[in-house]
Amino acid sequence: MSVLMCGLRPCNRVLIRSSLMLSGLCKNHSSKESSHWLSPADRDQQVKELRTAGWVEVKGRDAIFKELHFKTFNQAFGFMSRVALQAEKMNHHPEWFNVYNKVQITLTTHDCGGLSKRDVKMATFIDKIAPSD
Ligand SMILES: C[C@H](O)[C@H](O)[C@H]1CNC2=NC(N)=NC(=O)C2=N1
Repeated sequence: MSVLMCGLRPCNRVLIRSSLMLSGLCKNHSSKESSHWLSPADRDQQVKELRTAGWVEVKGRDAIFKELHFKTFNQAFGFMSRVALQAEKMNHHPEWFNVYNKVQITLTTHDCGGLSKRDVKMATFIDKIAPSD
């Protein structure tokens, strides 16, 4: 779905995501998880706060990105293990890339075609356990 939304203005993204929700294409739509959807106003507010915390919006897709640096590979991998356990708990898995002491993370919700409350929750968890240097 993110491919479909590449290059679209935010208002058009909202239209497509709204129809995804209504059509039930967002897999969580019919469960209590359907509240993962972020209203445009909530999204603006959340993204503003995440930007302050060092997250950036990804060009061409509805996702956020952060690069983290650690002192050693061990510390980077320890961090990734903690995020992995949280991801399993939430059934919400980051897209990420690691070389030595560097971890690049992209968060988006494929099931909903873009940013959702789950991404905000995961980003907040990451910021809580990441080094603050
Ligand atoms: C089938 C499975 O529950 C889904 O594909 C889950 C798994 N993990 C996920 N992780 C993320 N980041 N986004 C999703 O939409 C997602 N969906």
